[in-house]
Amino acid sequence: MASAHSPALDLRRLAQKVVVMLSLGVACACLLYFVAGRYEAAVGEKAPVLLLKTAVQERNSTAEQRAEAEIISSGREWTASRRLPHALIVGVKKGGTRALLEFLRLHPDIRALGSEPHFFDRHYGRGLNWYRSMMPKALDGQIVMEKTPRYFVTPETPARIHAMSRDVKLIVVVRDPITRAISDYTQIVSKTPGVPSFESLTFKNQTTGQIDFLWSPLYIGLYARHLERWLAYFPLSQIHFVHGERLISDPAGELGRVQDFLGLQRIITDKHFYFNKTKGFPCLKKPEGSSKPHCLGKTKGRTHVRVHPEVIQKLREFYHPHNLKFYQMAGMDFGWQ
Ligand SMILES: Nc1ncnc2c1ncn2[C@@H]1O[C@H](COP(=O)(O)OS(=O)(=O)O)[C@@H](OP(=O)(O)O)[C@H]1O
Repeated sequence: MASAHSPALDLRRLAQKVVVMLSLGVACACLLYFVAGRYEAAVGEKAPVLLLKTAVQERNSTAEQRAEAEIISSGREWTASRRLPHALIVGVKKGGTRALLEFLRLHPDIRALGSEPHFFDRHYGRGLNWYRSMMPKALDGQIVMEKTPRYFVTPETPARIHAMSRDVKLIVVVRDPITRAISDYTQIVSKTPGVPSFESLTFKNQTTGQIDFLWSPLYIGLYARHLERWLAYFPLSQIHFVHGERLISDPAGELGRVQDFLGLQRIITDKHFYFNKTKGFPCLKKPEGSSKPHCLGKTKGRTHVRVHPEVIQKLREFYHPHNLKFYQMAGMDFGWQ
């Protein structure tokens, strides 16, 4: 049987095909646009910035991803933005800065960058827009913070931070400079086995007993000297000192004072911590975004190298006047002998 092959029918079929193809095209374009939009919202960066692979990878640590996902799932994503920090943990190396940051992250009004951006000491040339792009997304009213312990001892840092914001709140975790130095040296040995002994590096000349205070592990502990540079730019009321030893013996107490300083409700309390006997340190019952107890990693709370008691005594005498000056400047006696 011959089929009716009218030109009008062919034209209709062609028109139908065109409509279907056009609809498919529009649907694909919408899908692509949506996926790209979600992607950018999730990482918050334009393609060229993504090339800074390590920094972005660091920033997107699991805890941050979880917090960001929380903002997205709560439907408040559109009000969240990346802002320059309102508070900085500026030091000191080996003072307990990681513990403090991890504990502070429990607070719902704090959004903290997990990695150390080293902006004001190493990457200042990248500019404030780069720095801002490193920050986690935060909602209005949330405090954005980061920690880079080297800021405290880098001479250029106070002026640079002041140029960013004269109102920024500064936190310094301090610890007995001698224990701090030994902790620092223990880390050096773990990374570079075979370095000379702590005892030999402590002295410029072992027979005269002259201390080599420019040796970095000892230099960092000259807190008064470093603080002087900060006080040229910021009033003492804008600097909060966390007692490193008490951060271990009474984390909730120290965290209470930090929350007060930041103008936050005391939400992090005793109930968030437990003392882990194996680790020998306080740990979190429930860290941010997880239900499992968590202690800091094995590079935090290491067994220190043994240092000869005579050398420790020499260091006590050396640091004594510096510590007294620091107590006076900070308006707080830390009780290091
Ligand atoms: N809760 C808890 N768990 C583990 N460790 C704790 C804790 N609180 C304070 N500390 C002390 O933190 C010291 C490491 O300091 P930092 O985190 O500032 O080190 S770093 O500068 O970031 O490398 C680390 O120094 P070491 O003991 O010498 O390893 C600890 O004494």
